[in-house]
Amino acid sequence: MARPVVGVISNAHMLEGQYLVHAAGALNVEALSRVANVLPVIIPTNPEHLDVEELIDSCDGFFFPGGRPNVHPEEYGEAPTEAHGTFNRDRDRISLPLIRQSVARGVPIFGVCLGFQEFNVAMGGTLYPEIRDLPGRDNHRMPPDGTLEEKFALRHEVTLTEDGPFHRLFGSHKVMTNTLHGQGIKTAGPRVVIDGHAPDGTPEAIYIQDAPGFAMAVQWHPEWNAAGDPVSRPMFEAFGQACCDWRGGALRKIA
Ligand SMILES: N[C@@H](CCC(=O)NCCCC(=O)O)C(=O)O
Repeated sequence: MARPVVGVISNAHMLEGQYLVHAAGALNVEALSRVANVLPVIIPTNPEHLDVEELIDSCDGFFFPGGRPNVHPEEYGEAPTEAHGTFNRDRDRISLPLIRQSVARGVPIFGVCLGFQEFNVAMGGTLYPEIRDLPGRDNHRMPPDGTLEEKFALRHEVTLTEDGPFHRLFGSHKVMTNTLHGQGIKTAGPRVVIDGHAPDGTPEAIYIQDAPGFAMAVQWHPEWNAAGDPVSRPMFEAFGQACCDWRGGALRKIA
């Protein structure tokens, strides 16, 4: 039987300084295919060529991966400053309405890092431009040098709400995660439930209250070692099962 089709939101890159390409990290594609057991299809984030309704009619779920840019602060009512870094307005224009519409319809969605931040903004929340500048907060950014193993190494604990959806998924309310981000949630959107925090208080795991389908996101990168990591594997497996159920016509409500 054909696997569920999952749209993977792409990032824009300039190849050889001239050619615009829309790409998704191979780790994401591998985790989706091998662990979630879905067919990953990379979505070009160019709003001229697709719209949200067409995407929803074509896919059984959506994956919102990490990426270097930040959500444009105008999307949460703030003016851009140097600290807000770089943006990808085309990704904003597709991701944010796609998250809202998927939540409304019950289409399974899974967000990672930038995708986690998009979930919050799409649902009415705001972001800090640079959490390491806040009093008492740690530096969650990717180490600038080193191997991929060093960059994606497990670096801090995340404490999850007792008996919340993430705790139930992982079978533990304390897990170890990697961390490769500069921004973080400032205020949660009205339906965004923060279900896990880093030791410095940074929100790390969210779900959308009363979403009719799977709608979960994490600030870390579960695509790293997705098959072997005891936290990554159940996340991708649960998302894959939700997409399979959606394809089969049954909503799977996790949260
Ligand atoms: N830009 C945001 C999001 C960080 C993020 O998604 N990092 C992953 C980058 C890896 C990649 O290029 O895919 C922030 O810094 O908070």
